[in-house]
Amino acid sequence: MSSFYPIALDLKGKLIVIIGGGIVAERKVIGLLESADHMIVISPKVTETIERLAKQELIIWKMKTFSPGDLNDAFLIIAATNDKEINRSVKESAQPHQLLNMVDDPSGSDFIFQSIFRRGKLMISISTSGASPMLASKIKRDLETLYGEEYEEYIEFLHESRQFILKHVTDSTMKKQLLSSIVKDESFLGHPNRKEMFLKLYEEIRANENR
Ligand SMILES: C[C@@]1(CC(=O)O)C2=NC(=C\c3[nH]c(c(CCC(=O)O)c3CC(=O)O)Cc3[nH]c(c(CC(=O)O)c3CCC(=O)O)/C=C3\N/C(=C\2)[C@@H](CCC(=O)O)[C@]3(C)CC(=O)O)/[C@H]1CCC(=O)O
Ligand SMILES: NC(=O)c1ccc[n+]([C@@H]2O[C@H](COP(=O)([O-])OP(=O)(O)OC[C@H]3O[C@@H](n4cnc5c(N)ncnc54)[C@H](O)[C@@H]3O)[C@@H](O)[C@H]2O)c1
Repeated sequence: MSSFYPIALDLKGKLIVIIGGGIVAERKVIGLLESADHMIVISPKVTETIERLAKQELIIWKMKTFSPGDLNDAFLIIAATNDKEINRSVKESAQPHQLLNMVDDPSGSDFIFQSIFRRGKLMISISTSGASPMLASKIKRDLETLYGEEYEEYIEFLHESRQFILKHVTDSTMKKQLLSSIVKDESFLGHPNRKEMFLKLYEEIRANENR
């Protein structure tokens, strides 16, 4: 059993403070850039990539060593230095409501990072609860072949069709039947005329209902 539970955070407009600017901090920053728009890196030295992202104003880099005031207003904090004592003092300076990740102490953290596989809106997070980050990374690569690029547009189609169903279908049995058909019937996955196929199915089911 693991006490870690995966959730999807909305990071829009929320401040993330990363203490340390090495390889591990860089990996966290790059992963977070997909979703976060307000990141500050606190570190006397940073990798070339972090420096470039700061120049591009995608993140802010403060060239300094850690002090407790750096955590003010942070929603999420990552202690990513190579110094256990400093990472520990970051934890001690954090407020109880701030979410903390320590890159060298999963069990002392509020949350741990997951390996994230994305195909547009489809997002699969993989965790080994800290047991083997490399296995998490391998499973992510395995998923790339299982869920190919076609899923990116397919999920857009599913999204649009679901919106249509929720707007136009009030009968709950018909709603369920339609929602499940577009997912279960694999011919929708790569079909160029799937929108027309869907509308035809909708008309058929509606005609049967009215009979
Ligand atoms: C998923 C990913 C996300 C990310 O980092 O963004 C991630 N680690 C990744 C890669 C990776 N990490 C490490 C290696 C070297 C090989 C190896 O040691 O296996 C590689 C491989 C590589 O570099 O490819 C070493 C390592 N990792 C941790 C420790 C400390 C410890 O365990 O105590 C040490 C030893 C440090 C040392 O030697 O001292 C700890 C954690 N790493 C986690 C996440 C969390 C648990 C995830 C899980 O298992 O579920 C957790 C607990 C905490 C956290 O960081 O939140 C990302 C894959 C990105 C992707 O491909 O998608
Ligand atoms: N969680 C993971 O995925 C993972 C993976 C590998 C290693 N680790 C752990 O992460 C640690 C960091 O690894 P790394 O490869 O990024 O190290 P690194 O040496 O590349 O980077 C350390 C960074 O911390 C900064 N730093 C040092 N003291 C500081 C201070 N007082 N205030 C602010 N910044 C300070 C340095 O300037 C540097 O930028 C390792 O020691 C290891 O324990 C974690």
